[in-house]
Amino acid sequence: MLMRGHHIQLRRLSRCSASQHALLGVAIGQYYPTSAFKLNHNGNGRNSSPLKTLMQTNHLPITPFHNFHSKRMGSTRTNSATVESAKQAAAKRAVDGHLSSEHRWVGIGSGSTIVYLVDTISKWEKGLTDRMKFVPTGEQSRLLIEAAGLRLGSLSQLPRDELLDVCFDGADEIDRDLNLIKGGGACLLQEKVVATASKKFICVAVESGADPCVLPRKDYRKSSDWLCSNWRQGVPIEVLPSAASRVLAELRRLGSINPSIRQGGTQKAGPVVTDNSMWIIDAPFPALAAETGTSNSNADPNNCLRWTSGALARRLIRIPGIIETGLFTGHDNYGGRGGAERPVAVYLGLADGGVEVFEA
Ligand SMILES: O=C[C@H](O)[C@H](O)[C@H](O)COP(=O)(O)O
Repeated sequence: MLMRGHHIQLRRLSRCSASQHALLGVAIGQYYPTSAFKLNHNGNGRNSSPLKTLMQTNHLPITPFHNFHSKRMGSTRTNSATVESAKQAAAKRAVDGHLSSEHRWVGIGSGSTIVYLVDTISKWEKGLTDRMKFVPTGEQSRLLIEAAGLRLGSLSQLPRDELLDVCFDGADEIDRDLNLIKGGGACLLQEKVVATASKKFICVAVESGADPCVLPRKDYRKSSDWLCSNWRQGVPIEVLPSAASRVLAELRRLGSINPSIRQGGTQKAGPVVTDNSMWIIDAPFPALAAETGTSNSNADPNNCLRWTSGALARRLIRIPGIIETGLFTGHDNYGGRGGAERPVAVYLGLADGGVEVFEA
């Protein structure tokens, strides 16, 4: 378990009691929060939530991440509801804590937790959100933004030398220094571009997740002392398809155990193709030491030393054919000047309905 009191870089900020968060209903299917299917009566000028709109949009055959996950994991309705409730609670706390009416540019990440984040924002007064532009990190978030009736923006529209005010995104694993593994849903390149173009990056996740590449699906904890210790399927790496075999060979040389090209499984024949028309390689490594602390900083796999998350990220990106990796390491914020891959805060939804908040 990561992030206990003696880790000086982290401060546990707050935790809500379970009673403060009502569990979501699962009246319509097991994959959607009941609230998402109610017409929006909060007077913000919108007719429905983004989740409902997505379901009603016949020409867009979308399978939200949590739909895909839940279908395959065979979890009970109670567990599913608890996880979804935790995502909603974490998303709400993150928006309350870091989205301001003064903001004009907001990055929106990918994944199942982000669905709740967009849903939360869509409940703000339309007059406020109409002054903002929301920059997606891929097709899923673009569709969510549009379905929510929020204004779609792009990085190319940003005034010169300006940054997004804030970026929200999920994660697959979070270490005690708030380094992340991302890309479990094949989104990482645009996520990194948007995160590093933001003044601050806020991560939203739940403590319990389901590993999509392990069948039968197994619950795992997203927080850990070291990356790759709980997220065992490997570091997601976006690669040029024609370079994939060379990249696999190089990954093995660097100590990855059985790296493989991610397959679409029952959802798609052949490799998963990203929003950028690339492939994803999942590269398992022994647990990565944190970048800071007493661990070695320049691991040599031939001597069985462990990579640090930062050293591995820097080494991987030098391999020709690798477009980007799902390791989000290094600085958390350059004094608001952008360039940061690591979040300044993580909102972690818990099974008991509470939310733990950690700051770098
Ligand atoms: O590729 C997907 C993204 O990196 C997601 O942010 C990450 O996988 C977490 O997704 P979820 O919120 O569904 O656990």
